Amino acid sequence: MAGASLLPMEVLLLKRVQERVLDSEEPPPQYICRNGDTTEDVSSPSSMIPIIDLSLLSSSTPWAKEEELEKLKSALCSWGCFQAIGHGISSSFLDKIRQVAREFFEQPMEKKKKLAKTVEEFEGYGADPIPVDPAEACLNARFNYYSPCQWPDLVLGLKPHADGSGHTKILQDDTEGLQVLKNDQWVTVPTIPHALLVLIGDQMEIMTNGVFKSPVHRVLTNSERERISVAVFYYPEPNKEIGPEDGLVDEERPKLFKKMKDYGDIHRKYYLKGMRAIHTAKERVLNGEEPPLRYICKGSDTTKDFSSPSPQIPIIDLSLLSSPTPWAKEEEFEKLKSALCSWGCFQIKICQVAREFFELPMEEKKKLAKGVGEFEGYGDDHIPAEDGSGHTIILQDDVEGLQVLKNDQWVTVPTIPHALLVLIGDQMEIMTNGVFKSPVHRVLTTSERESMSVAVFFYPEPNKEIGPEDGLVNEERP
Ligand SMILES: O=C(O)CCC(=O)C(=O)O
Ligand SMILES: [Fe+2]
Repeated sequence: MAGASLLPMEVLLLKRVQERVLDSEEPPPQYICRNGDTTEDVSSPSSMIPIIDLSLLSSSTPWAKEEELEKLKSALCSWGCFQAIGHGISSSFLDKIRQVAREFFEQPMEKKKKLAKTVEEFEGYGADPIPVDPAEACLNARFNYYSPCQWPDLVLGLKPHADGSGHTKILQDDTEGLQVLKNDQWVTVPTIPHALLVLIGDQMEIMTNGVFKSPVHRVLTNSERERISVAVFYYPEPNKEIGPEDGLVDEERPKLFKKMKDYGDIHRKYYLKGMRAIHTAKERVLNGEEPPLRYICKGSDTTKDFSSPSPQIPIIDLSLLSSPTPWAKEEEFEKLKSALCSWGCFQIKICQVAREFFELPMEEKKKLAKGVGEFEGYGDDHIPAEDGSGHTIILQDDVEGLQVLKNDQWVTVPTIPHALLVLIGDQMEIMTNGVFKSPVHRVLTTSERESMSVAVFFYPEPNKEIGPEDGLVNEERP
């Protein structure tokens, strides 16, 4: 399986994203990182980013002040962010900042490139720190420009990350795109004119012993409009040790984080690798690291608990297909046809192998390892076969995990001992003119057990032209 070739960052950055979009270029593979995850349809108030009126916090009416403080506390503990209104910064000043940002990005590319940063730093221009008071803290302002993008389902404006700051304030323009991950669901931050989004950063999560959350967030691209935002990051003094405040550690809430220095630098290193850094501050790191963010791709989609009459992956008894009893044979053929047309997959019962391979010492397996540009796994050598008809056969072990998407719902493929799962592939869907479906499928992880599977892919001859079979094209099915 040939993987997409990944251009080194140095080469990629010779041309900035804005230039590539202006030249209508397709995105390089590095930029394709969205995976069909869904966005919460914000309808109930509980799924809306909290809005806090900061002017009420100094209100002379005690109950109004109290109420807003409660809202603020709950926002920081459950969301780790809120939209601040009544903040006292004039609308005309905020408009001016946006105007200046727009004017900067509208300049000719050559002029901007003079301020460009290198790969080791980040993809952008300028970004010189503004010392507030050297003994105290540092403010960093970042002006983000997101070009319109023809592939919003594939390309992200900014990949998922949590900020390494103490806290961050974000001024959006009127194009939505920023999303916050809450309960495994991406929630869009609505654009409220002149509101500022306040986000807790990792350092605040550490200092509050996890009471305030540092939320993972990302930015979507928009196919029609550009988007500009200004993010101001507040960093505590770099050399100062940070750690949970004493008053926030007790028996009920034991110390989650240790004391550490220079968290901003550590965060930056992990951020560049697409990983969160907060685990490095954890008091007890159990089994090493948190997963890199590129592995965090499951939204909060649910697997339906089909307890009552439930759609189940069809099981086909292959022996019946050659049964001497005509009606039994007929019936099984009907089941097979309906399985392929509606599910694009079915299970058959047969045999078991494979565990032995994964139990080999890592050194042995590494000899068969594929490079990152291919895919993450071992082997995958091609076996020429007579009948390459565009399907896949999968042998599972006894740990469930494989799921098939049917009617927008993930259905778990049950582990039937010695059964094989047959999946229609895209090429078969093409050859049958869409009569058989090539189902979308995925594999969940489990927290306690490892699992193994063997997949055998049948590909048609690569040079052979494929297309719908004549007999499957007619007036009803163009
Ligand atoms: O563009 C935005 O709205 C968010 C920017 C952001 O998260 C960041 O710069 O860290
Ligand atoms: Fe951010």
